[in-house]
Amino acid sequence: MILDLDIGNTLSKWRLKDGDSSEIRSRGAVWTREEWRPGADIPDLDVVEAVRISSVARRAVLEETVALLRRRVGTVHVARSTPEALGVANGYEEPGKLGVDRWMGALAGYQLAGGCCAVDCGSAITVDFVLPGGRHLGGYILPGLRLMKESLKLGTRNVAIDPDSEAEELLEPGRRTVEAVNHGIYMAAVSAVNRIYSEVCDQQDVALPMLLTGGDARVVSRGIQVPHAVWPDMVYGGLEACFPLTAAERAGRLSGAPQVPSPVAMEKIRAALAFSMLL
Ligand SMILES: Nc1ncnc2c1ncn2[C@@H]1O[C@H](COP(=O)(O)OP(=O)(O)O)[C@@H](O)[C@H]1O
Ligand SMILES: CC(C)(COP(=O)(O)O)[C@@H](O)C(=O)NCCC(=O)O
Ligand SMILES: [K+]
Repeated sequence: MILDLDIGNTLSKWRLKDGDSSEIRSRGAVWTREEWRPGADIPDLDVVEAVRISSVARRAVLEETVALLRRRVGTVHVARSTPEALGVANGYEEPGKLGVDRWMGALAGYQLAGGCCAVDCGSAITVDFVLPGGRHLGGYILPGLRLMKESLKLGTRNVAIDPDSEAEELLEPGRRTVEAVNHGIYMAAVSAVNRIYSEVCDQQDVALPMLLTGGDARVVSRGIQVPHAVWPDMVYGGLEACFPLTAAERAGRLSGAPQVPSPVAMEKIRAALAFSMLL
């Protein structure tokens, strides 16, 4: 079995993948701040032959995790942000400073779709762009839905946005504090992503397919106007591409990859941008 780990600022996600069939056998998540303890939702290490890790948590968390795993598992791969990988040139002035989850998402997106806009809706919402030739432009970081809500300190943080909510409802004026806050942060997130996408496609003169991942991807997806696909395993896809272990991975097939969305025509993106600025 292969253990894939995606350690974010909020949740440490894991999945067990069968090395022979490439099927995903189980998944789980634990709070990143909490120690792994028996009884928690953690994988059975006895069946694991190799581990692949993407981590943006504090260095100590990664170091402890790697030390624990090295005692139990033969192969441990830790992903790093590099100046170049798999045909993508990292756009950061200091490539190593790009969050490795963003780098994994950008690499997976490029492998699947060629040029793309990769959006990760987690603790932070990140929006990264890779052009069709493989040039990563850099991106945008904004607070995620939960962080925005917590920063308001209005005592509404325990009432999360229902991931099944309809965008039309979330975009209406709220008539209670919880509603006003939820609708406000939702509006902030989806307008930012819509605007960023149109601006960058306009600047670069290319309509890119958009891919969404992260804990809030489903609900954010409902407020995104352009064609896009949700790919919950996008960060894992980067791990598969960087450290291929199964036959399917070596053949370039990424688990759970969605159908690549066809972007709308550039003229439509420009018209939407002009409209949003009332030009
Ligand atoms: N069951 C859940 N438990 C925790 N967070 C959830 C859950 N469902 C959705 N979320 C949202 O997902 C975010 C965490 O998403 P995730 O992509 O795992 O973040 P990170 O990678 O930063 O740890 C939370 O901040 C919250 O807004
Ligand atoms: C921007 C992030 C905090 C997002 O992390 P997440 O929301 O997935 O937990 C992470 O990618 C990170 O720590 N990046 C380093 C800074 C940068 O990418 O510029
Ligand atoms: K994120």
